[in-house]
Amino acid sequence: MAKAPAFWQASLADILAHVGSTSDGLSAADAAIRLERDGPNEIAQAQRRHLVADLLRRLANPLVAILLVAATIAGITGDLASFTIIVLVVLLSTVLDMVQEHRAEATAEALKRSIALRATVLRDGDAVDLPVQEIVAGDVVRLVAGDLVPADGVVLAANAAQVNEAMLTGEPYPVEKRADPAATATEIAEAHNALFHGTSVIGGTATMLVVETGRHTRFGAIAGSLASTQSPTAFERGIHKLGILILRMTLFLVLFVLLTHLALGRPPLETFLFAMALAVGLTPELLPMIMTVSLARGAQRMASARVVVKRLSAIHDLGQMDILCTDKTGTLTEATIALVGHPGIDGEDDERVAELAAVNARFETGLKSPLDEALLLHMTGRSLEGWRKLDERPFDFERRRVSVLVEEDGNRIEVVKGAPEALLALCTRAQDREGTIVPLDDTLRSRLTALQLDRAANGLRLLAVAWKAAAGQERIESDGDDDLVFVGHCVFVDPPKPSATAAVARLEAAGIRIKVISGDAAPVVEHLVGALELPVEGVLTGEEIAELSDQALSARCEDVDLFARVSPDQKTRIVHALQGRGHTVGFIGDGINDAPAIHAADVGLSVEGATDVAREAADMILLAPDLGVLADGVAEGRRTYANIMKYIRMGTSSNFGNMLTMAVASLWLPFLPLTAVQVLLNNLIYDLSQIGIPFDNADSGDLAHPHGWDMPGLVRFTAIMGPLSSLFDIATFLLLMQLFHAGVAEFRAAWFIESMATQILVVFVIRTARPAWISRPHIVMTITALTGLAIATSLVLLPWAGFFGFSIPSGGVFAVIGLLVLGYLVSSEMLKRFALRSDPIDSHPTLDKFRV
Ligand SMILES: Nc1ncnc2c1ncn2[C@@H]1O[C@H](COP(=O)(O)OP(=O)(O)OP(=O)(O)O)[C@@H](O)[C@H]1O
Ligand SMILES: [Mg+2]
Repeated sequence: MAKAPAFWQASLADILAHVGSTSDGLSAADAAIRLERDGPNEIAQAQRRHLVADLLRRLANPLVAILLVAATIAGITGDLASFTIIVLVVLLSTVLDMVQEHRAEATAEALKRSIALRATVLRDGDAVDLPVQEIVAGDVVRLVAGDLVPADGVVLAANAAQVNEAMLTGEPYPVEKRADPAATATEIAEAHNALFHGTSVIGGTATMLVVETGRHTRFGAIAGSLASTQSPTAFERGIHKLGILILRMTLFLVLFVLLTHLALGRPPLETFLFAMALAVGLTPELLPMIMTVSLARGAQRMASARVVVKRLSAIHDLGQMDILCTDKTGTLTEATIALVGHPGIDGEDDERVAELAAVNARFETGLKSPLDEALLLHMTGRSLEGWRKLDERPFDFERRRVSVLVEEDGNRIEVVKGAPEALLALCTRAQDREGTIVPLDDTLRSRLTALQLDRAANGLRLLAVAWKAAAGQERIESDGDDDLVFVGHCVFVDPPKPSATAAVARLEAAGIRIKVISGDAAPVVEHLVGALELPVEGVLTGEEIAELSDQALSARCEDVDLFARVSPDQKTRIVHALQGRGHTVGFIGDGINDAPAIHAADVGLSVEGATDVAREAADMILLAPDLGVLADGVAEGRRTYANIMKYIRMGTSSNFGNMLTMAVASLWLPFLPLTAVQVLLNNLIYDLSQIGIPFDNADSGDLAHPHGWDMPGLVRFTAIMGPLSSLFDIATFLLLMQLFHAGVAEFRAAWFIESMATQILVVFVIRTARPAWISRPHIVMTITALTGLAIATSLVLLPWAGFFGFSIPSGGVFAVIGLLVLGYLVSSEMLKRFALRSDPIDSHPTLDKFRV
């Protein structure tokens, strides 16, 4: 079957006719009609489920299915009370789960929308800034370096447009885009006139005509499969393993109970229902909800600390992060760059140097750097009218320079500005103040190098300016960067950001090592960290890194905290090297050059004003370019972890212990310790009492260190706390049978209350490694737990007790249960120091201020 020709194969006239537009774009009115017709330009989010679909999906869960089967059997055999209660339990817990999760997801979505991408679109002939969702077929969009391509379309005009298409083609090197039709190109990779949604402009500029939007784009077609391949975090993998472990134990226990009871000749139906109820009781069915709600709440709190979370699970990684790599400009400096000098070759300021640099900055159409803006600001009021541009070679982070071919009074030259040491090496001659060209001999060269070192050592940033005669030339020759004439330096200040010192100190106190990774020269970076008094050691330059194998880099990167003059792919190499050593690495940056490293890091961070590419690659966006904000975020990440662990610890110790003893006790007792319905009620009320956990406070000890999934710790906890809870269950059991000679209904009522009270109240003990009475629980958690207990008590105490198969226990029984519960809580409090890892709790008093 012949494929339909791809859109980029047609002539421009045909494409324009096809989309019904012109190269001046659409009118706002026309665009509105098209938006209505085609829908917003977004890849429909797979995870946004319809409420009913969601409900059905949850009901299809095997656990719920078991319950529904059990209910049906109960119904058929005429046990109406069981039927009603089981159905109610299913509905209640499903709805509870669903509402909580939906609310959490909606919050997270709303936060994400606040950092949505925008694009420059021609409407009614004017360039306007619009959210990318409003782009329609026929729109004309202007793109510059650092932008993401917002839809599929063709190039109308381009200037040295370099596009990274790795997302679609896997090709890591950028491709150049031009306007002429690619009539024979059948593959995306050959379509040199086409731009695709999800790719990024990393150099030059382009104007595109939009042909396809939203799900009709190439990216839209594969986005579903991309989303699902996101690899789980270490924490999520740990949870998954735990889930499987619990599942196996549950299966084993259920089979054990079923077989032994049947062998003992117990009634099969009752036994089956009881075993099913135990299975439900053993499953930590609230875990997904607790995780989502904890993360969403974490995201919400981080948003109020001015950090927007794009990928929720990155919160785990943030709590676990032990190394933070940061770029220099904007995070450690104010990024208010000003030109403070423009010395010629004699070391005195020379206007010609500033003018040539500004000409270069003025005509450069690629990525405008703050250095360019400072140069143009310096020239305000002075005209560059006489200059005409013919061609340019835009900035890239490997060459670290910009060339423009310009003409003034019929005199054509190529003006180059860029990183000083590299540019000086390309110069063979120099030009003095009078315009005379002199040889660049060793004395002059060493004088210029000395000037570079001197300024850099004072923390000043430098660019060198040079030119080359280009009479009769129309284009810049791509390999013509030699034999340049040196004219001078431009000197800039970018003041250190004083708040960075405190922020770095806070991060270091929280167990996070800071590493500075910059494209700037080593002396500049060293001066800056000196001025900020940052606790960093060692320097490695890009040149040195290029010589190192991955293995050698891995050995060096541990002790070195400063990396200077590194290229974008070296930034990524450093991140990988650190990850290879078992670190959880964060990377914060704002430029195109940072995007690959942001993507590679465990926690990719960017700032609000960063280029689209960097923001897209990031997991979190700081609304203020300030590391202090991040320190708050780290605390949130760790709190989220701490609260999820509370739920897991509760489940693996008390809840599990209760169900286990019940299974075992059922073999000795002449009757079931609880009916199936009572087990389910017990489980439902326990679940209810837990929904406040995501709100809980975390101790400063929980926030002081990075921590990840700790399976041995969990096993140790369970090995200590599980038997303890069983011990008290057995005591209850013995006392009820031997001392009180309790009847069936009274026994069940007493056991129910004892098991509920121990399960629910122990949260106040194990929520903290400190003495329970010192660490204050959050009010929401306190209320949900106590409400759960109150409901449980009301079931056995109030007149409807009989309906649930209970009879009201005697005062003596109540008193004994009270004592047992108290004894259990006190011994848990005493034993927990062995069960919970004893972190140095008060060694970081500064962290206390993160508590809420
Ligand atoms: N517009 C420009 N024109 C010429 N040279 C430039 C320009 N922008 C940057 N350079 C050169 O490229 C080098 C690397 O760029 P830049 O400093 O932006 O990298 P970076 O890794 O983002 O650094 P930082 O850590 O400061 O954010 C600069 O030090 C400078 O020498
Ligand atoms: Mg930068």
